[in-house]
Amino acid sequence: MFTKLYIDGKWADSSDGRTFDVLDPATEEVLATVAEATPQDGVRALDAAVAAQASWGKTAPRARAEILRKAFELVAERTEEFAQLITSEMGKPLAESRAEVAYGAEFLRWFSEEAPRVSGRFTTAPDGKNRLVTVKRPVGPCLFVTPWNFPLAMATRKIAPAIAAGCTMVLKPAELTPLTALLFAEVLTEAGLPAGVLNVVTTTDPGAVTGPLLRDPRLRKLSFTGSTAVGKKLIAQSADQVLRVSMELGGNAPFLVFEDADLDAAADGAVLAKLRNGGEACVAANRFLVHASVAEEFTRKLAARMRDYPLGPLVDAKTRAKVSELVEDAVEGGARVVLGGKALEGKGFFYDATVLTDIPVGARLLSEEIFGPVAPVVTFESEEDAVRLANATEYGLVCFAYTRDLHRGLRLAETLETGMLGLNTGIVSNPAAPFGGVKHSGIGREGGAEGIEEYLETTYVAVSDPFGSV
Ligand SMILES: NC(=O)c1ccc[n+]([C@@H]2O[C@H](COP(=O)([O-])OP(=O)(O)OC[C@H]3O[C@@H](n4cnc5c(N)ncnc54)[C@H](O)[C@@H]3O)[C@@H](O)[C@H]2O)c1
Ligand SMILES: O=CCCC(=O)O
Repeated sequence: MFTKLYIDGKWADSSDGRTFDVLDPATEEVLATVAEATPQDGVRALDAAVAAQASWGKTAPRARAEILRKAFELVAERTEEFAQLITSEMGKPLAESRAEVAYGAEFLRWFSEEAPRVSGRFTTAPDGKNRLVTVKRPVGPCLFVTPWNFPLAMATRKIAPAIAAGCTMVLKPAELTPLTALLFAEVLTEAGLPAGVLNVVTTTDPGAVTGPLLRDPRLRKLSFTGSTAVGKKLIAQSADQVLRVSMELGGNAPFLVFEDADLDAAADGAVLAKLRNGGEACVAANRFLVHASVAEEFTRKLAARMRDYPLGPLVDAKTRAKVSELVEDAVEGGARVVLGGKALEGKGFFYDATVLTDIPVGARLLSEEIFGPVAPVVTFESEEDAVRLANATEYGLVCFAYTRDLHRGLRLAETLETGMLGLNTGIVSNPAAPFGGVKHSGIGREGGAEGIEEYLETTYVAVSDPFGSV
């Protein structure tokens, strides 16, 4: 296991020798002891990124593409090693960890193909005189802060486009899951990434380490994935240096089932949207809004599928306590427990797959991100009712809808306040597509053709009319 800081291509203890423990959520035992970065270590990491930026930004796009392609191949070869580490760090079942490795690696392949395709524009001004030239160049040194729930994919979703664009970076992974990020740093080194391009600092005091970096005029970009509450703090801190920010924040996904839906397909999609990563996903279905006429049959199908789903533990005691609190609040207000409804006894932060109906108006789990295997079912009477309920939170990351009516699907794409819409599917995540939200779910997009733009600046050059007098 890699447990030291990774700065300027070298593994190092923290400058004051302090460390912190990483727990296995299935056993609650210590998995590893990792270096605890000091604020000075964070600055050293930025120093290394700044020193490498000029040369790295000038490397040939093809050279950057080949490093990404090699990293893709190395991650794929080491799938089992990464999967075991992800499961040990945050608890998702091994099969889901293997799926995350494939998903995370795909960002490396996708942006290896995007790197040589960064292009500007050469046009003639509308009056036929000046030539208008736009060129793209790397935004500069970046700071990445990532969450624990997809410890590889949330890192590669930032690192890959940044490398493709020619940026250097400092990565601060979640304190719950630092090991996956450190292993990935080793793989990138093996793939040929030069020293200083990627630097990784691990800490249980993120604010102390990132604060000085956000105030440093040499930093040009912050890309954050995590809760909306922390995202808001970081946006405010980014104002000081007018940083480019990308924010992938919290969600509260509605899952709509209309009266004409294929209920078996909807129940299959619902289980995927609810229980992928045990519900610890920003795109997890948080509210099931079902047409009254099919609610009973859909709920029965959903509960039958959730009952047998292989769940891992939640990531820590705090996350499980929050899930318990939200379920108890709903039940105390009158919600009916169709399935589950409690934490499991014994070692590990396990919580039962849970389905609730008769949700009281104002129940906290309808407005707060559950981040666990709990499915509240609410009924609606009309499409307008469904859209109103779906839009009734400050979030707007993803929405899912099952209907066989094409026009209704197209109407939903224009009336739902969301960055992403899954139509008759329970998963939208794809490195070839722009992932991101609106409202309090974020700013910017990761993946797709849009993802690399987050790491590019545009320079516009006005050239006088070549046929005019100079
Ligand atoms: N939109 C997305 O793509 C996406 C993806 C994954 C997770 N998330 C969201 O992330 C949340 C769960 O992840 P989490 O618990 O790790 O979120 P979190 O916001 O608690 O932590 C995310 C990261 O921010 C760091 N952090 C916390 N406080 C900080 C501070 N004051 N200054 C600097 N860094 C700080 C943490 O150490 C961690 O690395 C959920 O809300 C989920 O919806 C969103
Ligand atoms: O929860 C985080 C995002 C997961 C995904 O990209 O599908």
